[in-house]
Amino acid sequence: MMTASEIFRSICLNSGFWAAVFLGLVVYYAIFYLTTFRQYPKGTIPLPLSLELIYRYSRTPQLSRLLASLQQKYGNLFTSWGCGKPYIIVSDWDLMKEALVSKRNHFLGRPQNITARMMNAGYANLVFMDYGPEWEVLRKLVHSAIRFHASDPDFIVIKNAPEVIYWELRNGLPSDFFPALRLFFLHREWKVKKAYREFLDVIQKQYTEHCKTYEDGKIRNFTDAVICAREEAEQEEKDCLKYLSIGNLVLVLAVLFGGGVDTTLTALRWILLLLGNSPEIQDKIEKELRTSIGDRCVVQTDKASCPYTFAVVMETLRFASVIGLSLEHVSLLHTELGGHKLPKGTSVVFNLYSIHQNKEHWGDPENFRPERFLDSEGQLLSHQLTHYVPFGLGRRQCPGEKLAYVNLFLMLARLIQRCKVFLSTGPGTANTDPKPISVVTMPRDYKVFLEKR
Ligand code: HEM
Repeated sequence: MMTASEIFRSICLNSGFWAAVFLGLVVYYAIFYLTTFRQYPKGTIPLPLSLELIYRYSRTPQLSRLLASLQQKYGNLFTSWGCGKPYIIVSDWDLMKEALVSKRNHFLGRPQNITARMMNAGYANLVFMDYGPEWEVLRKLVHSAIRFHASDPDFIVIKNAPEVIYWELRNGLPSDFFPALRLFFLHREWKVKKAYREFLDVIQKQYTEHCKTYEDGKIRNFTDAVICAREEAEQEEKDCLKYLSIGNLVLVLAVLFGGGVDTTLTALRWILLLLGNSPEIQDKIEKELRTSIGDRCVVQTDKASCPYTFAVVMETLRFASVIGLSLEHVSLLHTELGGHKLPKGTSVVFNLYSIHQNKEHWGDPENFRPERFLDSEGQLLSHQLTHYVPFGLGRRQCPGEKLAYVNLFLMLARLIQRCKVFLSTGPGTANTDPKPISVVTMPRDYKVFLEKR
């Protein structure tokens, strides 16, 4: 009788075994090449773990920047293979427009992976679900909630959970790309699940409390707007009521807080860093505010008379690309992009960072220069901007765009009216390399001091 280790040794030393493994791999790759690989645009080599990606990742762990470096090698539309799954990476404005404007209904799906299942939590989370009638109803609800209430104290309560979730998800759970790895990353999945559960519990509690105190038609905040939409649908016996379950409504509130808080806060962190780095920009904002507004508190409608201040917000969103890569889009039908045939179910990711760094369009994209958004009269450029996509494009474009602009403009203007910002290391010394996490592009830690004007 042979022991297990003897059997193992004899297998390892058996050249016939290795020849069979080699032949198996050749056959596997031949079938893979003929059935899958050939269908997609050229790109990285589809090994189970791409050595090229690992090598590059060790140098540039920020995914949008890593993919921008691959763009130089493979072009504006290429395939990045992750554990046998093709991701089409689009790094060009015209191609993004083709996908999301000309073919507006083609790429509206989302991947149904482990993260998506977790975030859907048994209901329908509009960020992680495919386009369809249920998505349309929930998306409309998001827009109406944002329109009703642009500032809500609930925001402050729910700040920490998304930070944990973004940190743990980083470039996506490895098991999303390769489910067999799930066992090794269960602790990360567990941390995300726990933070998300706690986050949903707080929102569920808010929802229940608001239901108790809600008065017909009196909308105090996001939560009331969502309750009101359901009550209206109930009273009018609307068809969409079937999509407005309590579970779905809680998830609508979760995406409003989860999608809105961390992104806006991160943009604010970049604004502070860039202001501390550049006293001249602060002076220009202060002068503009003093001339057009005087001492009174800035309000939303002052945007029109403060083009330079607003241009600082716009340039921050371009310069930092707070969201460097769009969420993953999935083609809902067989289609074409940039002349390449793409089968139904193909994942497409838009590299917003690459588009914001396009040298041909922006000239000096590496410089922080708010004036690029102003015309020769100092007014905000009025024609439709191209190559500027901090909020994505098309039907799945960020619904919080207007709210984010208003909040950032007001925070920046009110800050500069009252304070001067100093970077602890002195002007011109800011490190603008982001932290190596990818869902939201954060600046590295820094200190600023504020001095009252
Ligand atoms: C500076 C602030 C923000 C930035 C840079 C930003 C950027 C983005 C981007 C790039 C997307 C992905 C679009 C795509 O998949 O193609 C997105 C989606 C989304 N954002 Fe924002 N966002 C910001 C603020 C907000 C706010 C304030 C809210 C809500 C209150 C919000 C809610 C959402 C939602 C719900 C989605 C998913 C839309 C869908 O899948 O249909 N975002 N955002």
